[in-house]
Amino acid sequence: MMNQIKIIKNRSDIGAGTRGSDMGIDAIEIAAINANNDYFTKYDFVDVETENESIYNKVKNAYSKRIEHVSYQCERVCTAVSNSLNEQSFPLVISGDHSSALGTISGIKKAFPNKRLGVVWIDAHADMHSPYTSPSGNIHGMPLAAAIGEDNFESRINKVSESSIHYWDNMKNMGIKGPKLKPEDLVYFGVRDTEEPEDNQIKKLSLRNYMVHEVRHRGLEVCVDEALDKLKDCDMIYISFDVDSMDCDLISYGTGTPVSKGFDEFEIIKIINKIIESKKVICMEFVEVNPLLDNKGNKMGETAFVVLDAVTNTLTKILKNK
Ligand SMILES: NC(=[NH2+])NCCC[C@H](N)C(=O)O
Repeated sequence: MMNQIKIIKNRSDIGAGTRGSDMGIDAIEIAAINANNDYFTKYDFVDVETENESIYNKVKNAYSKRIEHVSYQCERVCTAVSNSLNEQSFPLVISGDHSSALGTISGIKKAFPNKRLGVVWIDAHADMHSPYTSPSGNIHGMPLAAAIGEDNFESRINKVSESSIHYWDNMKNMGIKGPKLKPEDLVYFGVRDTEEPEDNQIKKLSLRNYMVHEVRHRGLEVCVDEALDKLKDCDMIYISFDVDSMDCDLISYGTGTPVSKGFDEFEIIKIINKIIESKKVICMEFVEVNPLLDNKGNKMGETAFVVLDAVTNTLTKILKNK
């Protein structure tokens, strides 16, 4: 029986194009301290070792920057997540950039290779690029493509090096060999900033995206219920929350790739809480707070903490009754 939360602190930012999301965890902790909240003393935690010093190395693979280091880093996250699940605790991962999610998803499948995984990806971005299609070469735009094992070769624009192919293969086979989830077991919330190769994938794979206006127009409850129904054959659900799913004009620019017209924090809390109430959530992750880019002091860290605290309350109740 899974009953306690274990916080996995993964201070890694090498998958992003801008430095500083490695400090996101500390920004969230400082927000908790300043709110007089002892959240971070309540749970057991692990600090994942990082490869952040690789930032001083020359970039070898322009279309998958620092892929060898991102791949090692994901391996560490994979191990931390699967260890936590094997010791019956709930991995609550707080990461820097979103490339980490490939490690997390791989860790879940490593612990439960025979269970069917559903993923709820709350993000402004689809993160469905491969080294063949990425416009930036930043691997935080690629974790889902690695997780579903899709290169999207039809939409390729980049010539990828041998070493890049090698590490990309590593990433696609992390935790267990091959794909970690089926495309139909992925649901997006808030995706609104994609490039053409990703649009092609979304169409080809019929990926479901609940856009902000749809959630507001049809009603949040209706949309989340529908999403849960879509994932009804999944045995376990992972929620990946990128803070850029929130509206940067309303909240703050304290994230690597801010996008306007997103959700507010109350909508995010409601979406996550309702998914947790399905009792299927096995792991959750918060990513992409970058305090160095914040235009409002530590507003993004503070907002992420408000969400974290609120959804942890729901999670604690559910874990108690499991
Ligand atoms: N997790 C994120 N913040 N991803 C941003 C990705 C942005 C863009 N699509 C890229 O691949 O470069």
